[in-house]
Amino acid sequence: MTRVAVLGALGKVGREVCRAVEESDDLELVARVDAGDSLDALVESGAQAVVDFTHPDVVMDNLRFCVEHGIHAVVGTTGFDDPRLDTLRGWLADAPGVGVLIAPNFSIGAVLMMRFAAQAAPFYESVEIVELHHPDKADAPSGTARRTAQLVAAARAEAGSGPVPDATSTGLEGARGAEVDGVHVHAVRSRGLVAHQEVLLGGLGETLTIRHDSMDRASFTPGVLTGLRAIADHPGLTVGLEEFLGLD
Ligand SMILES: NC(=O)C1=CN([C@@H]2O[C@H](COP(=O)(O)OP(=O)(O)OC[C@H]3O[C@@H](n4cnc5c(N)ncnc54)[C@H](OP(=O)(O)O)[C@@H]3O)[C@@H](O)[C@H]2O)C=CC1
Ligand SMILES: O=C(O)C1=N[C@H](C(=O)O)C[C@H](O)C1
Repeated sequence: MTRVAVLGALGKVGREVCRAVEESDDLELVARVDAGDSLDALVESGAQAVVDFTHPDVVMDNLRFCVEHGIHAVVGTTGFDDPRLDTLRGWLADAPGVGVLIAPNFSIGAVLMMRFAAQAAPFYESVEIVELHHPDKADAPSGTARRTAQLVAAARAEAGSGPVPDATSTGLEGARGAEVDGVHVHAVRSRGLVAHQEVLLGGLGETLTIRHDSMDRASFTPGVLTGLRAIADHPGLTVGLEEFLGLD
């Protein structure tokens, strides 16, 4: 049994993760930690691995504590840019044996959507990303959309694709969305939504739309459990659940 603590245990995803860990046969939930609770509970409970679904403003402090105390971490919280990842790598260099998984999206379908989009990208002249989420989300665009744009841009660069065509020379600020590595990303926020994304690819006389929908936050829990079961065997920093799914 791996002893697991959940940070953000009272949150929308944290609650689902606690339930999934409790229902599993090989993981034991030893601590539920939320805002205002001391991180000492992680050590006192003997947690071997932590799951973090908190907030971009606090996740780095949580991770520093975990790494310093030799606790593995499986992280869904968003807000990881290159400087943050470099900081994490620095901490992990001083803690051999500790593993941290940062996954922009733990849903299997979302991981496949990102993979399929990157595969398709070199075949199309145009690509744009539309992500749609609940209005309580702090960050825009979503971590998933940023990651998708990076993967698509890398695939296009490797294939020698040029910039996407766009004749826009005048318009309202924001009308063309945000640009991530040259890929336009649009963020929609609406009550009733959970987490959704479309990747729109366009070529001569055709479009291809790759869409993923998380209708329930339970969609994230199988991926989190996969991460928990694999993390002790993957010391250092891993970015993306796909690294643990055996995708080629
Ligand atoms: N990678 C993935 O697959 C997914 C990632 N996410 C990401 O996970 C994060 C959380 O999402 P969601 O569950 O919807 O958010 P919620 O706001 O519902 O939950 C976050 C919880 O963390 C608590 N919290 C805040 N600060 C701390 C702290 N220092 N220590 C412990 N707990 C704390 C919050 O308390 P309080 O409300 O009192 O501040 C809240 O209970 C977001 O960054 C989101 O984008 C979400 C879904 C999937
Ligand atoms: O805040 C959310 O809800 C989600 N956050 C992650 C993201 O920013 O990509 C994953 C998923 O989209 C749900």
